Amino acid sequence: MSGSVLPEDVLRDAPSFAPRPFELADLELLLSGAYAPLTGFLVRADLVALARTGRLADGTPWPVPVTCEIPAELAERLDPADPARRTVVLTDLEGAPIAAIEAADVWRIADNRYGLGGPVRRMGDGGHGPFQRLRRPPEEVRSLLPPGRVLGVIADRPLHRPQLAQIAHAARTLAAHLLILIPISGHGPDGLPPEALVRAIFAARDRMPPATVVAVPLMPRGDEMRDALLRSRVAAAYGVTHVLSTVEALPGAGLRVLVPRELAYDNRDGQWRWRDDIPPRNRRLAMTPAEIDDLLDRGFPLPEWHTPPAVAKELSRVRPPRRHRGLVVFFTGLSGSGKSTIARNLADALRESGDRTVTLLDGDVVRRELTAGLGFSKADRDRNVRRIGWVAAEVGRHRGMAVACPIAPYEAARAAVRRMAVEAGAGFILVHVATPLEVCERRDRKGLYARARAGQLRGMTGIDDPYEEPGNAELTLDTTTMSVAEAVEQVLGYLVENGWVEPKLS
Ligand SMILES: Nc1ncnc2c1ncn2[C@@H]1O[C@H](COP(=O)(O)OS(=O)(=O)O)[C@@H](OP(=O)(O)O)[C@H]1O
Ligand SMILES: Nc1ncnc2c1ncn2[C@@H]1O[C@H](COP(=O)(O)OP(=O)(O)O)[C@@H](O)[C@H]1O
Repeated sequence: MSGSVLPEDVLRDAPSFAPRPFELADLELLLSGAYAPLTGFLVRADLVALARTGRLADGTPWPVPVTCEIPAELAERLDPADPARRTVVLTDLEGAPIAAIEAADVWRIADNRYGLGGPVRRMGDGGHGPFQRLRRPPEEVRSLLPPGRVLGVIADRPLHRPQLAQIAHAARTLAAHLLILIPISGHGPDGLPPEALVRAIFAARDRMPPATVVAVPLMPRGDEMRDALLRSRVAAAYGVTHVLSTVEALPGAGLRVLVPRELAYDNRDGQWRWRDDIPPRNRRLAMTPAEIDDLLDRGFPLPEWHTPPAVAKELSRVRPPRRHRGLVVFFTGLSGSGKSTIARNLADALRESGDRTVTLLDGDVVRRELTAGLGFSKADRDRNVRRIGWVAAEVGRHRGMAVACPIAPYEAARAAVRRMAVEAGAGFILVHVATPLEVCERRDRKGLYARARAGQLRGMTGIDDPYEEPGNAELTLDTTTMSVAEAVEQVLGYLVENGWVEPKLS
């Protein structure tokens, strides 16, 4: 990384490329020194050694692959052996340069996917985003820490009283300074957006010993052990000497691990202590994340014995009761199954209540206004459905209700829409209108089935184009013998029963 100063003209002529969000997160950690001793994305020799031995090619222990993928068009322009053709400018998703990578290795992974490995160097002004001031580099943080032990806590969830008591106990026992590392890439395990997690942690600050707080773009990789190892590595780079972790063995991280004891609330004196030291009739166990979410969803305050009021307030702001939250009701089904009819009537009923604004993303209007020019190929249908999902998720982000009713024949596109809604903090209800093809064909409101049967229309869903039945619909309706009013009533009933709308509507 050091020493190789790139000439201006190489940088000017270099191709640029925006890595995916999790690769950008790794890039930031590489640039800040949080991934020391790594100085760039791994090359093949490292990846092979890592898979086989858990070490890089030079023998350094390292827990996870840190890789960057590029498309074939870019790979073909690179030549690691030629100094004029091995630099790529890596940009953020808006196209602003973040770093230059000098390709040391470029290799084919699959059809249009290539790996790019090599050292990275910072360019530009260091990025933007909420709470940027907390994304401090390890070197700066280390220089500010008091001498002696440093207890690291990776706070990927809000801190309630039991966790706060564990932290206070550990810091006191070790006589250590506290360093809180907040992972802020993507949504946390409770679905909290990173800014909300930061606010919730700060809301607990007056219940902690004096602490240094840092935000790190660490993304979980879905393997508890490797994730814990990587977190410990990063914590060590920040100067942590002891880490509070539920994963006991952390070989190679060079840190002491403290496994916190399970605390419970003692109602005799209001203290949190080891659960086995409290008689069963006096003890209340800590709430699980699911129990906490359930209280918030139903609009009940988190109890004070469990959660400091300031933390409870932050959490109820970011996760308001379901009846006040954004919501996407997404109908899927064959043409003629009844989606638009039910959706339209549902939207009317929801508007009557006046609780939230309602946006109806009806098929014809959508294909005229939002997705004009798209046809019915798989790619075009996916684009159509994704755009509908994007708009619906934005409506949900602003706490409105979106009702959409495309055929949406492909599972992957429906899943993408669900993800977008949930990441926007909205609810997502998939309603499968599962009226059988024969019935839809008999209705044939637009004469499309007849034309498809006669061979005059190609690619008609259900005839010669696929419809992937959803396996995860919240609600399934068959309108063969059901009235429109009954169908709408069923959807409303589901929404009321699950707390998404006030009972008065039904
Ligand atoms: N080949 C083919 N297959 C299916 N449907 C067709 C086709 N060509 C036109 N139409 C008419 O377009 C409506 C479906 O559009 P969608 O936007 O809902 O479809 S998709 O979600 O993008 O697959 C659909 O309207 P609905 O009957 O309201 O579902 C059809 O009338
Ligand atoms: N229970 C029901 N729900 C919805 N539509 C029904 C129902 N029973 C009969 N229908 C009729 O079925 C047709 C469905 O058409 P439409 O709503 O345009 O379907 P889609 O949007 O799925 O293509 C309409 O003519 C509607 O009157």
